[in-house]
Amino acid sequence: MLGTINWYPGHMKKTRELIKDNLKMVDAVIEVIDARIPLSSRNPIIDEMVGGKTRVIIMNKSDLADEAASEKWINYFSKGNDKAICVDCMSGNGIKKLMSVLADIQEKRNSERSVKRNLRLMIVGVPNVGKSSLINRLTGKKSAKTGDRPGVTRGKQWLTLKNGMQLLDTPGILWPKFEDPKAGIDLAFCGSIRDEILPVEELALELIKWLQEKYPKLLMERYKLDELGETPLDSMELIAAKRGFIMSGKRIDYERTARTVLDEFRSGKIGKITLEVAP
Ligand SMILES: Nc1nc2c(ncn2[C@@H]2O[C@H](COP(=O)(O)OP(=O)(O)OP(=O)(O)O)[C@@H](O)[C@H]2O)c(=O)[nH]1
Repeated sequence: MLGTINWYPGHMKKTRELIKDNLKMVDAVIEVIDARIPLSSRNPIIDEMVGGKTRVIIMNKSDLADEAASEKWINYFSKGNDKAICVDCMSGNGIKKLMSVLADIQEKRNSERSVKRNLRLMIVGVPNVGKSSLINRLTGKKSAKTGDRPGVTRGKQWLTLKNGMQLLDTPGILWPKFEDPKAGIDLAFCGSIRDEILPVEELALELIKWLQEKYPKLLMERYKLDELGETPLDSMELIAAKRGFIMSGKRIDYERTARTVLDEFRSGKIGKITLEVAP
């Protein structure tokens, strides 16, 4: 989780240098993002860092995202050398497609070089997007450690994928977009930032406000509401009443309601929802 890494300027500089160093050793980069928040879950300087390297953008957690929206994002990201794919590391959906894309990249590389070899890859992404889950999927092992700290230099170790390709064993953990408050809120909605950054009730109200505008039907269905409230707070109170989150003296348990809405959004119970629309 974001809160476990202290990103200070020196740390960011070190991470950037480490990733630049690692980039020299690989043919292509796998950038993992969260399909529900494709822009907010991207590192602000990733394009600059990756430069002209071939890149595969993994829209992970696609099981939680709106399929129509994901389709548009795939088109948006698939430009030039970049290729975007929807993946769900929980079920393994999309992994076959990824393997076939990687095979194409390897074939292209080998057709252009005299020395043929298996592709070398690295995985990068902000915390909690599913980098370790993807490594485990690609290697077919439970080998990736979660919570690796960035900026720690150690010997390079390669994992061999099921198809023979080589993957750096440590994912490049990048910092998210601190300077963009919307990105912070999106990451908080998705559970990738500590809830303490915003009061949980305020965060849930923001989410309800957004859902009320964009996915009103899903919100009503989930909480069995005949209609939504006039304001997000009214809707929150209707949800609390439906769930019986009422304390003594008929006081509404706002905190419990807020946590419930956030948890149910994060686990996909409200529905397949994408928070950002492709430009
Ligand atoms: N629903 C869903 N959850 C996923 C998916 N991939 C990963 N997760 C969950 O997302 C959380 C983060 O996954 P990790 O693989 O630890 O992510 P990471 O990018 O390695 O995280 P850091 O170590 O913090 O950098 C875990 O709770 C996973 O179970 C997915 O495709 N769908």
